[in-house]
Amino acid sequence: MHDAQDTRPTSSNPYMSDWLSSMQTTAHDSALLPPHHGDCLGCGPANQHGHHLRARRHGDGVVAAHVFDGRHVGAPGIAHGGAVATVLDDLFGFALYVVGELAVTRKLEVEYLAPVLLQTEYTLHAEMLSRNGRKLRLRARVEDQNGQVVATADALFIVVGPAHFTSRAPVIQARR
Ligand SMILES: CCCCCCCC/C=C\CCCCCCCC(=O)SCCNC(=O)CCNC(=O)[C@H](O)C(C)(C)COP(=O)(O)OP(=O)(O)OC[C@H]1O[C@@H](n2cnc3c(N)ncnc32)[C@H](O)[C@@H]1OP(=O)(O)O
Repeated sequence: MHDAQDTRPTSSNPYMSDWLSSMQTTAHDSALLPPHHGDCLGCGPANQHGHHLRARRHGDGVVAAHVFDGRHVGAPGIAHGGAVATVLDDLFGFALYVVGELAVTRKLEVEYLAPVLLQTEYTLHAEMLSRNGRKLRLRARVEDQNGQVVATADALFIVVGPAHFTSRAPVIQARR
């Protein structure tokens, strides 16, 4: 049983209400998109362990310039594959602003085509390829400064309703 149609009010939980309101973004082209929330591992400015990803709308997709640093090291000098996957997953989260749906990752497949180097700027792109009911197919790529694609990701996101998040809100609040 899914909760995509659940529109129960969230006003009993101010933190969740504020957060869900912030998702109602209709960004114009090139607009910097808001972080999912302050503590988000991918983009939250308050998360000291996070990636602080900043993404902009670009046509029907999103684009970001990103640098991995020493906190994300796997093999010496190379970003950990899990760190790259985290950033790509979060980039898909930004693409949802353009799609205009609340959705969560059901499946994420990353291809690591070449090492992603630390302290090196990459350009990341993501867009939705297709939609079938609640199923959103999204694709992303990571390019180096020469335009070489060093990683790609394909994802299946499933549209959910606010209740998907509100029913777990106490856990989020307890950490703040
Ligand atoms: C104006 C509004 C603007 C809004 C903008 C919003 C932006 C921000 C939005 C959100 C912020 C979040 C921040 C982003 C961060 C990055 C993303 C993350 O890290 S998300 C966290 C990690 N993911 C989870 O925690 C999910 C855990 N999984 C679940 O909770 C459930 O599995 C869920 C809700 C995803 C689906 O569960 P079910 O029970 O509702 O649905 P079932 O029936 O299992 O699957 C739905 C459909 O998908 C198909 N399906 C499932 N798996 C499939 C697969 N592997 N391949 C193909 N189809 C598959 C099924 O066959 C079904 O299809 P059929 O509807 O019947 O046609």
